Amino acid sequence: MSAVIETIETHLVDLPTIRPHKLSMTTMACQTLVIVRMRHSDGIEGLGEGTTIGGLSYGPESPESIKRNIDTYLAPLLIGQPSVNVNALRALMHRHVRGNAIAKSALETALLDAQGKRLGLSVSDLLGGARQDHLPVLWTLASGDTRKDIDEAFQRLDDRRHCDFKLKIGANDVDDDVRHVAAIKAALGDRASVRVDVNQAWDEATAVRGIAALQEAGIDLIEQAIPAREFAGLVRLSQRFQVPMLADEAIQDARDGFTLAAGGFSGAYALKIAKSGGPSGAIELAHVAQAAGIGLYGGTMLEGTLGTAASLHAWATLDTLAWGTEMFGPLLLKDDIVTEPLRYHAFGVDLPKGPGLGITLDEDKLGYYRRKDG
Ligand SMILES: O=C(O)C[C@H]1C=CC(=O)O1
Ligand SMILES: [Mn+2]
Repeated sequence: MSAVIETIETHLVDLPTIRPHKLSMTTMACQTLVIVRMRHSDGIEGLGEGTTIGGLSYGPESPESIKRNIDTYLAPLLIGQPSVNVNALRALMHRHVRGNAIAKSALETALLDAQGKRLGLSVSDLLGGARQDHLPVLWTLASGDTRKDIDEAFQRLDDRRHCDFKLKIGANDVDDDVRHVAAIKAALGDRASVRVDVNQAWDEATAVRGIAALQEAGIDLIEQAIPAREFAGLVRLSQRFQVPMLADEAIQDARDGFTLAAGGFSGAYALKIAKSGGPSGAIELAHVAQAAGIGLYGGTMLEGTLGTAASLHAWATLDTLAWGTEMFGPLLLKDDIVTEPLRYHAFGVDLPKGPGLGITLDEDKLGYYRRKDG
């Protein structure tokens, strides 16, 4: 008899970051992963991760809501269902639960991990096959201090860890932010690509002023300068400037991607499995972008190793990622809950091998970092 889903367990895992990570809406000292363990009647366990940034400051799901909504609504829907038809289970989740894309992403990841282990195939195999096995990885400079950011960038370059950098701006006055970014770009020169992420902090008039100065300073890419829902403004900015715009919070899934492209946007889309309800939804968005001539970027919600590996399996199936990836989440964390870390080298990361995600949980570390009261 074919396998059915037997149990779904969720854990909140709090991991300290290696330094404060300063974004326009919050400063992180810790990252909270929601880990899913899904056991099937054939003895296979699938692992998944759903992670957001800064509690409720980044988006409408918090770690606690992800856990609670899986436990209360999504797990009862899935338990007892046949394990192997991931598309049917995705449809079931979408039919009965609105929104909650991060919770759905964690569950789809666990389903794919289990199916891969069952068939002896990797998650990228299940998604059609990897077209690359080493992906470029950018690093985010976000210590909040210009000098420290420059030192950090040179260290990463010297270690051949990263040669593209994203600066988090938008928390300060625009002129101060521009000075900070221009100083870092001037110090790095042609050795590195420097991009910025404003995380929606500017209004359109401020964006016009800020982007003009950033373009002048040699910045390569401007991520989500204005609020997520201001599609028309993002289209205008993309048409006004030579420096390309990267849409992040604006586009969650293929439908958003189509609407923004049809509105005249040009530039690039940040794909995130968390935004699109899982790897399959992120690939659907990628295909819409490809059809519209929009560049791709493999984005992160600063996930740990499980969520990062799931994303890498999805990005590896795409033929080109014009802007590379930012799958550095595990490197921002002081520790992780897996037995073998991902291998970062040569300005990128290797796609993990082995069935499923290719990642094994470290039970002792999970036990240590797991939140005991919830
Ligand atoms: O892109 C975001 O908005 C979130 C995230 C990705 C890298 C980083 O430092 O923060
Ligand atoms: Mn972003």
